[in-house]
Amino acid sequence: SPMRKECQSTRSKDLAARTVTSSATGAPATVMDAPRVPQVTITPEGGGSPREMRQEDWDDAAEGTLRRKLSNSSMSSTGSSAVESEDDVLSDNESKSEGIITLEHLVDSGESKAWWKLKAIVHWPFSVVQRRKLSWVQLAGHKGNFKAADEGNILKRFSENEMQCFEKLKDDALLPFVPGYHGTVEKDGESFLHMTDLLVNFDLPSVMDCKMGVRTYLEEELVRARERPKPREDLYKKMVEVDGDGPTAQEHSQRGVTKPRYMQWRESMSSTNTLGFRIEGIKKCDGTCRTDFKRTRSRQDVIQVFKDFVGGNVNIIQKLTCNHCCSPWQVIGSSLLFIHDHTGNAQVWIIDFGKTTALPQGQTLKHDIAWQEGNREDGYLWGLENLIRTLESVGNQGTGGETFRSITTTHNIL
Ligand SMILES: Nc1ncnc2c1ncn2[C@@H]1O[C@H](COP(=O)(O)OP(=O)(O)OP(=O)(O)O)[C@@H](O)[C@H]1O
Ligand SMILES: O=P(O)(O)O[C@@H]1[C@H](O)[C@H](O)[C@@H](OP(=O)(O)O)[C@H](OP(=O)(O)O)[C@H]1O
Repeated sequence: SPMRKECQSTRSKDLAARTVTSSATGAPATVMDAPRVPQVTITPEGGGSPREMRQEDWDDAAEGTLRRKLSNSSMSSTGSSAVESEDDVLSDNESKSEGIITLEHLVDSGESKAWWKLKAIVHWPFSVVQRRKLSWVQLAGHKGNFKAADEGNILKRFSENEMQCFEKLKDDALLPFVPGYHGTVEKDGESFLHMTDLLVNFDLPSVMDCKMGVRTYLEEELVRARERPKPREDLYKKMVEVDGDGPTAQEHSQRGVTKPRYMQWRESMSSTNTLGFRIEGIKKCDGTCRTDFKRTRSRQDVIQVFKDFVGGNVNIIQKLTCNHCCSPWQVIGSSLLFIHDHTGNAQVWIIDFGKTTALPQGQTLKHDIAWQEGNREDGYLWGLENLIRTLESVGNQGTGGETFRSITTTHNIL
């Protein structure tokens, strides 16, 4: 069937947050942190505790039997990325992933595990197609939002807003830069967007997700939070995990923060406010995976992470540095997905239109001026420019210090 389920390595941001806590022991999670050691685990069908993948599983995987064994899991209901459900509160239970193979972060427990991983992925005798299937990764976003589809495609949990964006993009200059969209699909009573798997033409790709823009929430969310302040304990916990001093005294006493408050804090801790984009996650070709970039804010730290991502390969940078234009929409929470591999193949794609909306007729955004509540500016082009400067700095092996546009003097966002 074209809807065969074989989602491979997916991971969750909730898990990432928990990992940050357990490993950081209160210290800031910067690019200097000890590397996280990923581990491939199997979540048994129908739930239960995930266990580490053993040699026989890899053998099964190589023969294709693991996929068949694990192919009956079903997707849990999450998906609050849609505009229409932005007030959803995800409890652990609601966001439980039933992904069949999960690439998780574990606290670094020594060289040997890192080596094991490297050997398993790179040197075990998998064909290119098998390696591709075992190394699919979800670097950001909501747990369980993706499923494998027919060869070369994936399914993303349906969002009315994102579907409308894909439909409108069919006649837009941006079309060559977004994943191919093949309509909606019904599966087990749920709806999905059927789209191209951007990793399919790569062999053991390195992948990086950068969330674009100076703002990652909708103005409507602010208004709603003012009208109906809804403190959330899960967001409070995520905040405390990164910075115990993050919550105010009142937030500490109520053990809750509102969604916009959390989003604004998240933006100010990372480079969203200062550079107009932030790094969400990176998976490298050796299988290691990190999403602990919540405090990666300075341009020096960002450049360092980018350098590590391309492994000093300037050719990759040249392929990734190309100027995109932007259509006059409000582009919120969208990412650029960077992919490269050892063959020299390198691409960058625009993904995630869950909060991208067309403006009322006649209204346009400049995309590179300060956001003030009411003007709907998203800072997309400003962030893109800084992102390109970052790539250029890495390509030139420089620091890039002088070339960045300063948001405080030019944009006065904060
Ligand atoms: N077309 C694609 N091909 C390959 N990988 C993809 C594709 N789309 C998304 N991904 C992977 O899934 C991750 C999450 O994607 P996306 O941002 O669309 O999800 P989301 O759940 O809407 O996220 P958010 O909660 O941030 O809005 C990306 O970081 C990337 O690793
Ligand atoms: O990256 P973090 O620190 O994990 O924080 C999440 C991130 O900002 C997501 O963009 C947001 O989902 P949306 O973009 O869909 O709003 C999510 O809200 P949620 O908890 O309401 O899903 C946040 O929890």
